[in-house]
Amino acid sequence: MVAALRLAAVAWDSPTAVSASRLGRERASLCAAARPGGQCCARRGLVLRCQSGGGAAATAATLKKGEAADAAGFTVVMKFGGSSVSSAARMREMADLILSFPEERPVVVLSAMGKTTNNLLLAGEKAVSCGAPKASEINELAVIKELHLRTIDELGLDSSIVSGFLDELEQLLKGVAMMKELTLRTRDYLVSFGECMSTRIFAAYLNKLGKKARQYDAFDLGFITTDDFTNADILEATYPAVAKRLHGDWIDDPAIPVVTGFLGKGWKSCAVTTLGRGGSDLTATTIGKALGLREIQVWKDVDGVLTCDPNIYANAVPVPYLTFDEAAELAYFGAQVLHPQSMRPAREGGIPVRVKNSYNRHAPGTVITKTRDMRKSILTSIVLKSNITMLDIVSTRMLGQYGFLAKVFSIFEDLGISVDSVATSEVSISLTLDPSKLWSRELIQQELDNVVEELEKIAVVHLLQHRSIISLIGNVQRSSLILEKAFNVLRRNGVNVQMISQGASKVNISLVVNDSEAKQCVQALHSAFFENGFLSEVEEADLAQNRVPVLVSSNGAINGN
Ligand SMILES: Nc1ncnc2c1ncn2[C@@H]1O[C@H](COP(=O)(O)OP(=O)(O)O)[C@@H](O)[C@H]1O
Ligand SMILES: N[C@@H](CC(=O)OP(=O)(O)O)C(=O)O
Repeated sequence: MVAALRLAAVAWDSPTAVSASRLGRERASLCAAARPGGQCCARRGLVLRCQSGGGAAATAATLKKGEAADAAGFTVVMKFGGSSVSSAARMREMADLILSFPEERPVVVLSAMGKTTNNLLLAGEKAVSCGAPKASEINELAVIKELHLRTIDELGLDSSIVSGFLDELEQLLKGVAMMKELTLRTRDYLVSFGECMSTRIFAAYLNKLGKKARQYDAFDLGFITTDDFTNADILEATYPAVAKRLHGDWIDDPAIPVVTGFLGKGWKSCAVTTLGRGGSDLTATTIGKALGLREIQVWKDVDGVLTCDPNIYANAVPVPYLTFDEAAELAYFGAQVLHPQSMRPAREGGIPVRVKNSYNRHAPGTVITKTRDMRKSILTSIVLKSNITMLDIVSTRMLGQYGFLAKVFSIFEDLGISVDSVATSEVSISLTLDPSKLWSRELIQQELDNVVEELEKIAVVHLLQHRSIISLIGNVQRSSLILEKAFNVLRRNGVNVQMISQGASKVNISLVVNDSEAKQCVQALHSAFFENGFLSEVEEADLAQNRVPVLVSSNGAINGN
């Protein structure tokens, strides 16, 4: 038993488990799973079995909008987040919700149940230091087992649906405990258990209700990604592979597809990858584009995208319409409601995204499209990203010295550190560093020290921590008005803005303030822009000045009157 575990533990992290000669074949056959009726890859161990000879099957082009709906009957993607499938009761409601739209032919995408992903990550971290004999006793493992077995029981399903996964999960934690390390690759494999179980339970439940459903693991369905474990990018080959497989299976045997969100298969490693936290949104929009669907629905626990994070300010209200640019900027600058990359496939495919509340299905939600009527739009939403690091970099060379900016950015490139916002003059730069990119790695302080050490060769550097970026997502045509109002509010609240950044055609103005002042600033800005008749005041002023508004997209492109 111990010997078997040890062998498995080596195989989990050993790229050599895939023979060198197989690699070339794998590259050609990454989309093998796209074959209609193709068997699922074996899912034992970190390296997925890659089938050979399937490359040709993936050559079909991505379906044009509406094509799949005609051929295979799919009309929408319905993605349900962790809160929407957190218990048997919630799963029943979601099944009822799907069935209450009989005119829709959905592809269903699910996240892991409730807090399962967090629990899996915590269990993995504990396993690193608890010692192999204690791995079975990790509290989070017990919580995960209890939740899934109870859900199965309450839905009247057979426990064999998840028992194999729960056993394998325990073995995996024992392996981690023996190895005393949890690599990014193992972490992805570990968290994949969440989505693999939730989708199997839900598909079995739909079948029990008499609504034929078929479960898919995204890594077998054709989701091909980069090998950036924990933060993988979807590769182009995914679209035709996914379209071909879903379409082919539907033609052979129609059934509602229930797909694991968040997961993919690394194109070189053939191992399970994940798309970054909240990545099921990206799974949904990728399927929407691949199948050319009418709409992508992401069902959350809030009434759509709100004017700010409701956890920061309870007076936040839904934003009825957004453009892809606004939504992407909002997500990138920290609004947890959408995955930062998720708008890209929807924008490329021209497919509207609707953010809906699974607790309040009749609320209209937020519709995200390429353009929208911006005539009455000033500020759309306020986003807060806390605990960021800011760097003030002042050149030690003479004014007029060229190449300073290039040198600074090449240092960040060399060290693989991502920059969020930038404000520059000829001899100085202020910039903020992306905390999620930095904090997810281990050598945080050492990395910052390296940056400062390198930059100090050409500049005087001040490292400022515990800062927040407040992003004002709004109508670029009204940026002076937004700035005037925002600075008035901040001045009245005695807040000093330490950096400001706005791109020429961007929908976002970023302000950097101290962490300690940030929440209060968001609340004050929210009440000034959204709660005190500001929009009507501006409308009246516009009318008085006889200003004729034009119809523009949020990035300033004029679309007509
Ligand atoms: N601007 C915002 N609009 C709506 N929700 C937001 C916003 N900013 C942060 N959130 C948070 O995002 C949560 C929804 O996203 P998420 O937890 O990923 O949903 P799910 O797990 O259901 O996909 C909300 O419960 C809310 O707390
Ligand atoms: N379960 C994953 C993926 C995901 O998208 O989750 P959610 O839809 O609940 O944000 C996570 O927690 O990150």
